[in-house]
Amino acid sequence: MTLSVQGVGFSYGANRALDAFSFNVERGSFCALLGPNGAGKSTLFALLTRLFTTTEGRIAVAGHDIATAPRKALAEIGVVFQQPTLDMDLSVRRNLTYFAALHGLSGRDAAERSEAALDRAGLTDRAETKARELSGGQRRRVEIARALIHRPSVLLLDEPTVGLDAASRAAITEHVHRLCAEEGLTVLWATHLTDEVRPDDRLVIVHRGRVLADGIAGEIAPASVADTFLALTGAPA
Ligand SMILES: Nc1ncnc2c1ncn2[C@@H]1O[C@H](COP(=O)(O)OP(=O)(O)OP(=O)(O)O)[C@@H](O)[C@H]1O
Repeated sequence: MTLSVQGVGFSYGANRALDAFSFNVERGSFCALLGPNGAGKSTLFALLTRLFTTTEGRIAVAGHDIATAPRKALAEIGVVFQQPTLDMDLSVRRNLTYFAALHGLSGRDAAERSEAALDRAGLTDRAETKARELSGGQRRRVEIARALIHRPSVLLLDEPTVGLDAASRAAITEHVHRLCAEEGLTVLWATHLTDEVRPDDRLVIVHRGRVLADGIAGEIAPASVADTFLALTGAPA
């Protein structure tokens, strides 16, 4: 199991954000974490990235417990946050090499990995372009490439298509599915948009801090993900 979340709970004062929250994601799976606003997705991401401390339940990444072996667990995680985090005044290439250096890679390794990441993202011809001049979809691609530069086995994305037009949304969704299928990357994709879920995806539906359904999307939502989501959560997608 590449990602394991078992019995995790979290409260903001009296507000219970996550309760007995459990699911596992196998290596190479694309798992959509689908929930309306306030379901607890961002709170889970904060626990997965150790922004918050897990005091109830257990989270393990590639077999490493995030509480007792945090460095090993975090080394296996790449993250794309909801808010864009590129340096807009740096070129695409510099954004990547800078991040690689932060991970302790030597200048040569950082350069090599950045070139490979640019190639994989289809952005080699934009390497010297400032992030500010890219489209929203291209920026997200750079963020994904950057999140993978230390070669993690798990990629976490928190609502990665927010603010993108329909074509860019579809392209990013396709790009990440391909990374899963071709490179064995394990993906956790948080979203409130049912049309981003494909029938073969693993689907975990969350609402008010609890897991309401968990399985292969085409099996737990045979008619449509939107119908199942609405029936379970009462929230239109
Ligand atoms: N800093 C905070 N203080 C108090 N309550 C919070 C805080 N952050 C989140 N919450 C509450 O915790 C619950 C889960 O919120 P969370 O942000 O994790 O959900 P979400 O699914 O990520 O939604 P969104 O997509 O809107 O971010 C909600 O009831 C929310 O109001």
